[in-house]
Amino acid sequence: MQLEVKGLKSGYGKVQILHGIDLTAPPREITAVLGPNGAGKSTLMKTIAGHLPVMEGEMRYRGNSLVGHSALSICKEGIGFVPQDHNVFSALSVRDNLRASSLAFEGAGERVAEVLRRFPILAERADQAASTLSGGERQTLAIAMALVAGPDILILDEPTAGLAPIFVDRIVSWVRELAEEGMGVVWVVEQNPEKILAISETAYVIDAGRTSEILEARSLLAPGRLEEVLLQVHV
Ligand SMILES: Nc1ncnc2c1ncn2[C@@H]1O[C@H](COP(=O)(O)OP(=O)(O)OP(=O)(O)O)[C@@H](O)[C@H]1O
Repeated sequence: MQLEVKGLKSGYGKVQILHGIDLTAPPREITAVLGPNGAGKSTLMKTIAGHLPVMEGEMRYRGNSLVGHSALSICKEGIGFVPQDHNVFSALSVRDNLRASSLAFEGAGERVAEVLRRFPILAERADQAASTLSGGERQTLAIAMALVAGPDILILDEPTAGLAPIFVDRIVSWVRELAEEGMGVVWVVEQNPEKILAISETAYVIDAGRTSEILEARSLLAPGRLEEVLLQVHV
């Protein structure tokens, strides 16, 4: 069951940012989303997750339209979202962040223990306030919080921004594991494109709020190809 977005338009209040996005995210695959700064990648992720209203177009999952659904209801449909910033409760402990994320979802309480097993670096810090975590640990917690709801599709808005290489590698390998287990992943890629494109199937290039290219992700690993595609988008 894939997530399908067609002709999606959205923005902030009256300011339209997305002018027609097409994107498909199948299960068991990592789908990369690339584009220049300000192209609308974060706006697209926020719209899919129900944080911004759809102005026009369609988003469908499991045969249902998600248009007009609240963020909570989209989460309950099986689409988890890890925003780029402000994605943990700093004052709460790691465990309480996970518990808080589980409250709205049936059976999610048991998943708190499950995600702590999956991420030993969080289990070791379960009673520590999230404000004391390193950038990589915090980002791991944000991903774990999304997993507590038991999503089938996980939307990651540039989860490796500014992280030390060891954490980039860990997050890449955890996300690959999740996809191998069946999850569909949409990954906004800005930094470390080589590492993420190497494990992705399809790459969507977004420019000025439109899907400008749909490519085989690994084709962008050829020398100079990624730069060429990203530079071409504004001509
Ligand atoms: N809350 C907001 N209100 C109004 N405009 C916004 C808001 N957030 C973002 N924008 C505008 O929407 C456009 C797209 O921003 P968005 O963050 O989606 O781009 P992006 O492709 O994710 O960029 P980046 O790579 O810089 O994160 C930008 O022009 C930005 O200024």
